[in-house]
Amino acid sequence: MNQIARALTIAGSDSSGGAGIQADLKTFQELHVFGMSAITAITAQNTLGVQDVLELNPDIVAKQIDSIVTDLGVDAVKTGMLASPEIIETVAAKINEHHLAPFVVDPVMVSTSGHLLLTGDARTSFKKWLLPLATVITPNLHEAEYLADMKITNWEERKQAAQILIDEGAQAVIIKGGHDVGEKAVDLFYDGSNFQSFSAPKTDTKNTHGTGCTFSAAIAAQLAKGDSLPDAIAKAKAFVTAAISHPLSLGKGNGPTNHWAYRQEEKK
Ligand SMILES: Nc1ncnc2c1ncn2[C@@H]1O[C@H](COP(=O)(O)OP(=O)(O)OP(=O)(O)O)[C@@H](O)[C@H]1O
Ligand SMILES: Cc1ncc(COP(=O)(O)O)c(N)n1
Repeated sequence: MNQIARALTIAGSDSSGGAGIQADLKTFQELHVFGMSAITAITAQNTLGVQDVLELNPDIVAKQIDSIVTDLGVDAVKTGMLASPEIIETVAAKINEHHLAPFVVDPVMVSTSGHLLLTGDARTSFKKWLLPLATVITPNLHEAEYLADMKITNWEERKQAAQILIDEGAQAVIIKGGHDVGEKAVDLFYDGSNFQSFSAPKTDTKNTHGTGCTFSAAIAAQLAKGDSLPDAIAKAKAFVTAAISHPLSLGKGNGPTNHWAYRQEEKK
């Protein structure tokens, strides 16, 4: 048994530190997990939007994963912004080759500010390469609609979309409700047998940049430490809820969440 759990994020760099690799590593650190990264793209980004994207060559993405796996080892992995179908295919090949698991897939496609973070036919690439490998996939409502190819207007349709994603090969799915109306932020979990909802009070804030990255990174961190999937999700939900409800108010647009908040709440 290793002394410390190790988690790997394969994602894009967010220069503003609120989402992407930066949010993932901050989350790993706060949850006492050793964080490592394979960067897929560099974004010039702030709270107002994404100013530019430089997609990296799939070869250097593969080499980063090889370097980490062949030396330090990985207890859990998550993906975020994968930028292109070629990078998706490369990452899937490496996950397979190195038998990397548990594997959390955050199907990042568009930034909060509306910028496209994935080129090409995302639906086909995700279904072909990533869903069959996923321990859990964490779409928001828009991503679930897109991947399941259906409209989600109520709880029943959310369940149907979850079933479609399981039928496509994911072991489990959590459809996040951050973009839903209502007093609560309710996420629907389904593992092919049981549905479970994870709910927390909704904070009225525009500072939600990186909530999805933070949530999926927290799930990966807890899985790296050996939690069951429902336990990992419950802890991740508490972590992201604390991060959203203790604002930092940085930047002029959609600001980042507060990764220290969970630690501060734990001390109370
Ligand atoms: N205003 C809020 N108050 C409380 N919880 C929230 C709020 N917004 C989102 N959440 C929670 O944060 C997590 C991430 O959900 P969300 O739907 O925002 O994902 P996302 O759209 O992928 O995030 P991102 O903004 O990074 O793209 C979920 O657990 C969701 O319920
Ligand atoms: C590098 C990178 N990865 C992910 C997101 C999604 O986060 P959000 O939807 O909050 O903008 C992002 N903006 N940038």
